[in-house]
Amino acid sequence: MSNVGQPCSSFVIKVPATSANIGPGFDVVGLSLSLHLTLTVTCVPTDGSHGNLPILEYTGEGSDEVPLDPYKNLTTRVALYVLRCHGIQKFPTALSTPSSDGITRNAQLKIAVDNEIPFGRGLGSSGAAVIAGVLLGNELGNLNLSTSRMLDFALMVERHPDNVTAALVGGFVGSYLRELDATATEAASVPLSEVLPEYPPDAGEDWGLHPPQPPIGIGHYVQFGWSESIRAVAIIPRFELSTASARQVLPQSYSRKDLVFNLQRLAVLTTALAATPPDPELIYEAMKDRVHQPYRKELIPGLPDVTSNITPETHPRLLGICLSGAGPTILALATGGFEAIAEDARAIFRTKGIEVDWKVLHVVPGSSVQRS
Ligand SMILES: Nc1ncnc2c1ncn2[C@@H]1O[C@H](COP(=O)(O)OP(=O)(O)O)[C@@H](O)[C@H]1O
Ligand SMILES: N[C@@H](CCOP(=O)(O)O)C(=O)O
Repeated sequence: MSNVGQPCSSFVIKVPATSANIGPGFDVVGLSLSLHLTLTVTCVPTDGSHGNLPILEYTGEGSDEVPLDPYKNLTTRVALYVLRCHGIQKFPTALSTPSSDGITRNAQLKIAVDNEIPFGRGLGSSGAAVIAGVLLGNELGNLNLSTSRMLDFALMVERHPDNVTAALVGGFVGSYLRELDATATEAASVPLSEVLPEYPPDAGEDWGLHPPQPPIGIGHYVQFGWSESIRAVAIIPRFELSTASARQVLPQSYSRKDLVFNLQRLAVLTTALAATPPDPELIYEAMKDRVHQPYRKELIPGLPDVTSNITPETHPRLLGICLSGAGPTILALATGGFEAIAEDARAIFRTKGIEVDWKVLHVVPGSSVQRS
């Protein structure tokens, strides 16, 4: 068992929001968008009050509800999982290092988080937190993990690849999970409570020296083209819907008719969104879905009204409209007329008693780590 100490070094991790599915691509496609989760990791003089644990500070979306205990916070728990898989059992402590005046002082890690991604709205907040955790573990442990290996770790936690892949690599991305052999399937289906135990063990309890290692090469992806002219209008209802509960309403099996409906549209959509100029007639129809949206409408009053009443006929520069991720956010892809699209969606939601906020977003690169 080892615990890493390291000289003070600062770095910034930036992870984008994502919109998964884009209509027919349930659990397959994702888009990285211009809202970010940012972690600024520094060393600060210690006053001893946090023991050897990193100090976690948080501003922005979710700051009133996110746990600041590193053993409970999703990002730091993921980082610890990555570290433990590499034989590092505890959060690194910053070593005492001599400063310019020659005096050696104790220092500890401070992780200042600033979050622009609203929780539970279908904009990939949990996927971003998981990717931030994998990147944090990789940096703190000096692990030099490849992108593919980092994706493996993320997929042990967030088991659908669409958000995490787009958050990690950026752009408009399609992904699949490799069919695993029996041993690897078993390794990948370990309960999350074992991958991410919430608390440190009581003294003497087995901390689990051998946490479940991800099989190698779980996720595979391709980045599609994306027309520069397209913006994403996110119409964000002021209520949270957890992805877990929005997955529970989905059926276990589908008719061949509905599967073919989605496959036909997805095949067209992945190329149509790269064309310049993008063709609204093709895209509007290609963003329809029969696999998840019809089942989620009970959870999101107004969903069918918004998607069927806001069309390229009523809003000329609209390309297509869908549920963002598991919802409740609606994503409209458009080349202009953003305000009219959003305000008309707002008026429809209001008839159902739902207030919304909206933002015009663009597609951004994937996650980055900047060292200083
Ligand atoms: N930056 C973050 N730090 C810690 N936990 C987070 C963060 N972002 C999201 N989460 C956790 O993920 C939950 C939301 O996940 P989920 O239901 O999948 O919705 P979303 O569509 O936003 O990903 C939050 O309630 C919170 O518990
Ligand atoms: N394919 C998943 C995507 C969930 O995305 P999120 O942003 O809502 O977490 C699903 O539709 O369940």
